[in-house]
Amino acid sequence: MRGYVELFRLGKTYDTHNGPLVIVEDFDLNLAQGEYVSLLGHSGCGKSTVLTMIAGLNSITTGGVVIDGREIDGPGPDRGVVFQSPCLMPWMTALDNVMLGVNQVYRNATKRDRIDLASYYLNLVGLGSILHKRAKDLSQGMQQRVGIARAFALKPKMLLLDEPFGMLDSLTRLELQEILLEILVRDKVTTVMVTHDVDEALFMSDRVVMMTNGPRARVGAIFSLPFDRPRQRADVLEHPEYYEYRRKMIEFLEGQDHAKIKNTRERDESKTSEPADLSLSSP
Ligand SMILES: Nc1ncnc2c1ncn2[C@@H]1O[C@H](COP(=O)(O)OP(=O)(O)OP(=O)(O)O)[C@@H](O)[C@H]1O
Repeated sequence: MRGYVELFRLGKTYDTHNGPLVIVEDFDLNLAQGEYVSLLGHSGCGKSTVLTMIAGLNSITTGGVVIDGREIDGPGPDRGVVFQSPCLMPWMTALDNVMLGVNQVYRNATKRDRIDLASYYLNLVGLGSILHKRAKDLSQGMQQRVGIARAFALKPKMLLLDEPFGMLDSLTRLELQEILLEILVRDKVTTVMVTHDVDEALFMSDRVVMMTNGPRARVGAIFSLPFDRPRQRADVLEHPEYYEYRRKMIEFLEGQDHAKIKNTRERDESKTSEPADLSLSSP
């Protein structure tokens, strides 16, 4: 199946002081237009590495990424990125922070139209009344809302989210998840989100991609979720299959844990046996 977004045999090798280290290898995934896919896996397995390669912010070692028929080569306005922390210009207002990107991408639009576009998305994320407040005076949750508005205002084909709610308190996190889903359904943006949170992945996604532990991480399992859209949190939580999917995902992660412990033990045993072998073979 060809997808609107295709990741084909995507791989990343970092140069380390111990030599090249293959973090991600043969990562294959197709996404339909408007689909929401989460990447779930243990810390350090390579989720952000995959996401930043799609964003064009991290060079691709092998394979490639095709979006809407074109292979990517670096970052572009067709992909909006939201990180855990939005990195706003602290001295600029919420509106001006969003305008920075809008001015770049919509150079030919009138100033009025550009302001309207930025204000529209700031309104959608609930910041209509503080457009002119400086970023440094906003709470972390408000700053993250500005980051989300900034990404949507460029009308990207794809949205790439790297633990976008990771630094927020739980109430703000739940509220922003819902706001984000509402805008995504409205704008039909194809989305990849990195998360550690099984419940967040279940609530937000159409499919959840489980990554194996690195090095040489790849797609380990894919869960296609049966929850309708638009979706309400209560309906998802009450869905008869919710806890079965949740259990299977946790089981997958625990399976990766056991594999890791087994590999580490085998490596340690072979390390401790080395001196004995050497002493046996020494003259
Ligand atoms: N520039 C780099 N050079 C060398 N190794 C790197 C580099 N960037 C990341 N790594 C290593 O690659 C591995 C994967 O990192 P990555 O941040 O993609 O994992 P992750 O699954 O997103 O982790 P987390 O869930 O903790 O954010 C880690 O072991 C990390 O130390």
